[in-house]
Formats: sequence, structure tokens, C-alpha cells
Amino acid sequence: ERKCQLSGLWRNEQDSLMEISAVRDNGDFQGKYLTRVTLTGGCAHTSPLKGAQQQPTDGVWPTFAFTVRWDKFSNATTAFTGQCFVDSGGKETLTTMWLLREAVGSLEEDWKATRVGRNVFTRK
Ligand SMILES: CC(=O)N1C(=O)N[C@@H]2[C@H](CCCCC(=O)O)SC[C@@H]21
Repeated sequence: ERKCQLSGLWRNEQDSLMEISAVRDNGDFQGKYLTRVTLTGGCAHTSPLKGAQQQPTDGVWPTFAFTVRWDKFSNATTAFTGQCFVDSGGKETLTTMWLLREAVGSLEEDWKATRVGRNVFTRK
């Protein structure tokens, strides 16, 4: 099978789950992100995600990006970008960095509206 096609179920260090549907021929995909982490201590929800990945060619591991719209939590949005790597044993790892943009009430608060972080996903 083609390694590093993003479709399937992934888990990250926070034990959150990401389910990605079939990746189309042009690399587009969509899916759901079930986070276990809430900033407000509320319950976890599933949020929609959409993205695109480069098609894997021999020896070049594909890069990708996707956005998660945290619509059940707040008006925040996260943009993830990363690459898929396969180790010698065939284990796939997605290493990502993300920008989380919270909706703030005024331009004066814009300076504090974006967080950045890293997230690593492996097959669930
Ligand atoms: C209040 C709010 O918007 N959110 C909240 O309380 N939890 C989600 C996200 C948590 C994702 C980071 C951890 C993971 O990978 O699951 S940050 C934005 C959204």
C-alpha cells in the first residue's frame, strides 16, 4: 500500500484522536478531530478538519496541512502543518506544528490571539 496516505485514525501525545477520510487524488482530505484537551475544563467534542497532502513519491515523505474549526468550543481555529515519516519498521509518524488563533474582541487584543505548538501523531 502507499505509505503515508493520511487516511485513517491517528493519536497524538495528548491522546486526542484524528480520523481522516479517504485522501482524494489531488491530495485533499477531510475528517474529524476529537480533542481530549479543553482550555475551559469542559467536555471533549469532535471538530471538523479539512486539509491537503502532497502525494508520496518514492523516498520523499509527503508534507501536509489542515485546519480544525473548533466550532463546538469557541470561535477558534487551528492550522496544522507537517510531514509524514516512515521508520525502518514501517511505522508512520506525523510531526506537526500548529498555530491556534483565538477570536479576540478587539484589534488591541490581537497581539495575544495566536499560540504556537508542536504535535506528533502515530497510527491508532
Ligand atoms: C476553547 C477552545 O477553543 N478549545 C479547547 O478548549 N480545546 C480545543 C483545542 C485543544 C487542542 C489541543 C490538544 C489536542 O491536540 O487535542 S484548543 C482550541 C479548542
